[in-house]
Amino acid sequence: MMHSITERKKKIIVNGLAVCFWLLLWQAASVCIGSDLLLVSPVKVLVTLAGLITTGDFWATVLFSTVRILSGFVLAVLVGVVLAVLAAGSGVVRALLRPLMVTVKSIPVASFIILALLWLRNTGNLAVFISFLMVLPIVYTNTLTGIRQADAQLLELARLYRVPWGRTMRYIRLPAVLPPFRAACAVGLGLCWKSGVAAEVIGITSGSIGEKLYDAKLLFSTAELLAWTVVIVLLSLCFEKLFLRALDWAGRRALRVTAPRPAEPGTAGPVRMEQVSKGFGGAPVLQDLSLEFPAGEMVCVMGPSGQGKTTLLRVVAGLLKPDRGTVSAGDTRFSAAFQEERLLEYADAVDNVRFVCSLPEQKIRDALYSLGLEKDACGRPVAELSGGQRRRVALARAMLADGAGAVLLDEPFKGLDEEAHRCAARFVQERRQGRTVLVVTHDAQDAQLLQAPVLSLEPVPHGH
Ligand SMILES: Nc1ncnc2c1ncn2[C@@H]1O[C@H](COP(=O)(O)OP(=O)(O)OP(=O)(O)O)[C@@H](O)[C@H]1O
Repeated sequence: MMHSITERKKKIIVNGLAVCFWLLLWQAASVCIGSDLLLVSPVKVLVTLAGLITTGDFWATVLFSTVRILSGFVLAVLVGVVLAVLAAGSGVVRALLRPLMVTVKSIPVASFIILALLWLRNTGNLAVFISFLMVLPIVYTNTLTGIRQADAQLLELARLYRVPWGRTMRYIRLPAVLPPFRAACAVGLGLCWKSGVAAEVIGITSGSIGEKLYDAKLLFSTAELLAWTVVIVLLSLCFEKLFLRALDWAGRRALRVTAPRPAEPGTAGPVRMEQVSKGFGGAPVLQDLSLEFPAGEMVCVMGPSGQGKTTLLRVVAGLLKPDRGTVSAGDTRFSAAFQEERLLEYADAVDNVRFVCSLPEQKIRDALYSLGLEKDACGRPVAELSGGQRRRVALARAMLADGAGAVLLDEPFKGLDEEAHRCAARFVQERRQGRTVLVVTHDAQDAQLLQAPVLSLEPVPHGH
């Protein structure tokens, strides 16, 4: 903390010195040139600015342009986000919008301003229209990219756990959208001021900052021209800082994981597989497999690497459709610890469990402690945890998920040391509460630890 404060102070001092350097250079250049028309000195610009800000007209002008330019920006953000959401859900909308956005992005702003002057009777709202058009394609493109970049494995997990749509949007899609959306807003906030003021200058919008720039040009008043330019730069920077801070604050709040609405306790029927075959690219992995996992039993699925254990779990969970045969599990709700942890990287261990579990925080903590996670590890973003700690968070989430009648665990003890391994196996036994549990493992010792029967996957006969 102390370190970051000193770093910040250092950065402010360095930036301040750099600004002073350029101001001094500007002052020296203006003295050398000796013409106020060609290059007025920064001191004169400051004096002119000080004179301007004491007038009511100055504030009315600033308000006039700010309201219009920012309205264009806000409108572009709203429309851009709505269109991106529609385009993410429909290929037709995406195809229809692509040429429109590419065209708007590549047409020079001056052409739009002239066209808008022909279309609009009154130039008062010209800046709204132009800043809207300049910002829209950036917000649209970045938001769409963010939505489509959402982690497919996390989305699959949410489908399996039956996480409601709103929570999936909030906790899986939003973190993917926020960084590109923020970048779009940062660029858009600079662009809307540049294009909006350009529109006001060309349209000579009465009462606007653009009109003041135009008048300064007519009167050859370089000091006034630069004073208004300083005002535009300051306004643009202030609004960018304010908006981004507000966005970061809202983003942090939105990503704080709240408990889901409690679900009914999970019920599980037997899971039956009849004559199930599944292959990839013509290579069979599961061949005419008929199995029954009785309700409430725990089974260890074993077999050499590449034999199809994960494929079996995915077929049981309904995440993979068999090529032939049927799988029936009634209305069984599944939870799973996949081979990959699939965690919400920005959230801590407790919030990762809370994502699918309505238990009170202390109960979640107790479960994590019983898995050997220390207090400190529970409160840090899981991105900072070790492989073994992350594995245990994924295991806790699978065992504590609301409403799950069957739990699928794919190598749940991978990467755990002897002690943690035993602890995790005990945790699975204690928390299974009569539910069906399928555990894929390479370690024969797991069947003993879990006191569960072993199902060995036989190799698919050669030639099939
Ligand atoms: N989505 C996929 N596309 C193509 N091939 C796949 C896919 N998923 C699995 N396979 C192939 O299916 C075979 C079985 O894979 P699977 O992951 O089910 O085996 P496994 O027994 O779980 O292996 P391990 O113990 O190493 O995890 C492998 O040859 C794998 O390459």
